[in-house]
Amino acid sequence: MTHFLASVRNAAEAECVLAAGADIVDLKEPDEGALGAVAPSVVRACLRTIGGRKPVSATVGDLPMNPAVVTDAVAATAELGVDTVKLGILVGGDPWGCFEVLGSLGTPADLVLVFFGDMPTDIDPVEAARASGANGVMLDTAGKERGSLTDHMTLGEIGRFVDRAHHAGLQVGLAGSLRPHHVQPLLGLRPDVIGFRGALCEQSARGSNLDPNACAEIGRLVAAGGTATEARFEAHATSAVW
Ligand SMILES: O=C[C@H](O)COP(=O)(O)O
Repeated sequence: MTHFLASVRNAAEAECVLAAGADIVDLKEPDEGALGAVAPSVVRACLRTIGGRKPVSATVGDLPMNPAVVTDAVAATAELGVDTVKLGILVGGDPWGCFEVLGSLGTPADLVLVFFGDMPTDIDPVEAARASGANGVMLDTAGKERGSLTDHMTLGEIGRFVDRAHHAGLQVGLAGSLRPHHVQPLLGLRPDVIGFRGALCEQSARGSNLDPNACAEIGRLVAAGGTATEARFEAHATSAVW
């Protein structure tokens, strides 16, 4: 089964995506970049509103790969009480230094490493997850104006990312300016999570207000596609959402 992740910037938006069937509420400020972070007070308010009904993830911002910067941000976000912290893997800096320190951090939250399809690095996602203690990896896009994930990677390349991570026992998420027509082909690759922001918004503009009808459409599509996918493929053996 593939879970529907919806990125929201405040508690009112969290209610909106829960009503649309979101399986994971992802806290993110879209005006602050691909993985823009919301303020700690907003994280706390969202956690109170969501009240444990669904798992909550949060991004830490588009940070340079500096071990001290990254680990401080991951630790601080985890301590707010979210279930999962998402860390974007940017080009440059000292990524392996970051992974090493994260690996010994022991935060109360799970860690997901987000790789960008439009910003390839030579970092192996499985090795990075092993080194950092992450239990999931995700594909997304950094430049939201430069097309969707499938404009930067073929379905075959995305499928190999999913399969390799699954073989390593990792949870896998897919996102990146995805639109309704992307849902069916990507669910066929059996990711654990499929994530959206722009497609949930008025005029599909990720910085705009959520459009409840668009949220409901994506919710229905993921739920229906997930059912169809399970019928065609053997279920992937995983119990956790991430
Ligand atoms: O984590 C998922 C992202 O928030 C996706 O955002 P997007 O659909 O605007 O690329």
